[in-house]
Amino acid sequence: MKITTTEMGLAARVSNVSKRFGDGHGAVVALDDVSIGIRRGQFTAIMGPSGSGKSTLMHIMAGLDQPTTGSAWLGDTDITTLDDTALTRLRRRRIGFVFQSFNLVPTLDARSNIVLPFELDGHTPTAEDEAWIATLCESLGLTDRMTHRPHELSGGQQQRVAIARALAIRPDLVFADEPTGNLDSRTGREVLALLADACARFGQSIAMVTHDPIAASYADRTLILADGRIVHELGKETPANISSFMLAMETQS
Ligand SMILES: Nc1ncnc2c1ncn2[C@@H]1O[C@H](COP(=O)(O)OP(=O)(O)OP(=O)(O)O)[C@@H](O)[C@H]1O
Repeated sequence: MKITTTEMGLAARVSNVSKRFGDGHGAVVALDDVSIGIRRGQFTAIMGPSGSGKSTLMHIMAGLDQPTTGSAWLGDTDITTLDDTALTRLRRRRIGFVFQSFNLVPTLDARSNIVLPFELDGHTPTAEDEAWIATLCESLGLTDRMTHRPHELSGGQQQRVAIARALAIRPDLVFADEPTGNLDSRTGREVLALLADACARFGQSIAMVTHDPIAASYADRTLILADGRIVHELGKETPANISSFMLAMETQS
């Protein structure tokens, strides 16, 4: 009998995924036979040089793009078999996104931004959802900012609203794409600590794409891509160790 993704303790995984863009001489192999699992309740970083395939991997794991070959699972759902409608529904209900540019709706206040995923999914939050949102906003230090619109919030506060929005639906997995890219280093560290805390306290699974060794040092585990392949995996490491590892890897190539 096959062991399922859930039984493996994974929130998501890809199996033998390859992705080729274009054909013939101009073809680019962005991912080359990648198999990885994102562990449930863990904070996983994905690092690698520019062009190594990080965004492509994230897009495939989030059902935003299809692999050329191979499969991707979110929990026990093989998302490579779903049609566009089912994928849209799956993304709304089971995946949270945190972007470098926050991506909040400028005309909505913080509270309305946070509950937007429920509205897009056609329902209002239940009493249980409301209690969870209140816990989240408390732990993210947003309680007295709920009626502010994005332009009335600092970058760090906007990113905290985006994190609350991503976590509000209790998704199987949160994808964070360079979440500190638009923040100063102190605010960036606060946001990273909040993401790490969401894993440690609430059992949230998070996968974060980053170039920044400081950001990766907050993760429980860092997967390193080069030329479309996973070439290494690091446990929890200091920024200095991650930097030297990346430097050594780039010097060798
Ligand atoms: N839509 C596309 N069409 C053609 N080639 C693409 C497309 N998307 C990505 N690629 C190529 O696939 C490879 C991997 O790209 P990807 O964006 O996944 O890398 P990355 O590691 O996220 O890079 P960066 O850190 O610069 O964002 C690159 O060579 C890129 O040029």
